[in-house]
Amino acid sequence: MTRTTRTETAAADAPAAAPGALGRLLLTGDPVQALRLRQSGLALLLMAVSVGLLQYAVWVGAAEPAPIAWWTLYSVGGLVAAWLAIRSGWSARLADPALTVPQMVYAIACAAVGYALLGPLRGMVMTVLALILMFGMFQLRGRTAMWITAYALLLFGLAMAGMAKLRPEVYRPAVELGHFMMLLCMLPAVTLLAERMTRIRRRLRLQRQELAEALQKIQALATRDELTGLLNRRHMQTLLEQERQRRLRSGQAFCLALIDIDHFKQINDGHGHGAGDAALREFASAAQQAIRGTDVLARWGGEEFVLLLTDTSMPPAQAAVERLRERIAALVVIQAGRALNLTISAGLTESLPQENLAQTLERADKLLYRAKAEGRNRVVVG
Ligand SMILES: Nc1nc2c(ncn2[C@@H]2O[C@H](COP(=O)(O)OP(=O)(O)OP(=O)(O)O)[C@@H](O)[C@H]2O)c(=O)[nH]1
Repeated sequence: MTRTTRTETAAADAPAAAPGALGRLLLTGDPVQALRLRQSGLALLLMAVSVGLLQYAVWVGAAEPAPIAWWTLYSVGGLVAAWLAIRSGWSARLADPALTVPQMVYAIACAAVGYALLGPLRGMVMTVLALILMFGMFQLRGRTAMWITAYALLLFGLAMAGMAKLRPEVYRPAVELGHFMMLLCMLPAVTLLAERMTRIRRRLRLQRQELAEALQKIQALATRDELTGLLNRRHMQTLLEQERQRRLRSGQAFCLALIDIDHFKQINDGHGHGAGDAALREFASAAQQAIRGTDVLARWGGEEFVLLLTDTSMPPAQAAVERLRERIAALVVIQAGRALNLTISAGLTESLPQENLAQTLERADKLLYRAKAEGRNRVVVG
């Protein structure tokens, strides 16, 4: 299973230039994976700079060449292994696929050893330690940052105490105590900053979510009828026009039914407007269940609805609308303890290739008028 942290998903969403062949080889084509590899590459770069500084220390005689060579081998080797673990996809199964925590833990250990090796030039390591902590700041949650800073304090405390004991002439105890006190003040500040970053990230994520929900709501309002949840007239008109265009190109027939609830005014007058609204909702829900998944039902206005039967021509279309009519006739709406029965009348027609939408709708309307005139609760086809 490939895991992706929320921070990674957000960062990978940002547009990036398309990678070339070398870029794909180093960073893969996957933006989330590329982000992890870029971070790991940055850590490696930082390590390479540290190696340069250590070589300088050897050059000026502040450090012994052999231990520095071993340090270089382990430090660079460890981070290269982390990069390969990410690049090969092996780390994708872990909870921290970017290996942020392992890389930081390893780099802090290397920095502490470097501190012990660098003698009079050990002050350089402090800057590197600050960079390592900044590296994780954007990735780590507040609690993890706290553990990492405690771990850094422990390792550096051990390195300082150990070296003050082993080489007091270079690592003077008073100076080491000063260094340790400096870390003691600096590192908790890092935890606080990481905590703050976590809060900001959480707030941004929440805002993103709210924005997406608001957008969804706006889209629903623009395309749906609020009372019944069916598509609204405007959106249905767009869909009908699309269907007409498709028919022109592919020759696929479609039928259209104009449906009206019978004597709806009596429901309003006899049981109240609320009962009328409830009846409309019940009708919409029952009708949705009665039609095929590919057919589309919309509220056209008041108690009038349009049913689009895609890729359907006449005998099957008539059977489908008849089935809907029977289903509604069998529906019992209970309102304030009273049972209401609904029936519908429908005018059903097939769209002709040469006509526009208004002409098809007009024909369906005339057929509906006939259905009403012939006694309602029926489907008239034409
Ligand atoms: N409750 C409610 N009533 C509505 C809504 N929209 C339209 N109506 C009512 O629907 C009724 C339609 O009445 P008419 O056009 O006379 O039709 P009818 O009573 O269904 O009679 P026929 O269509 O001839 O069978 C009117 O009373 C409108 O006020 C709505 O959203 N909610």
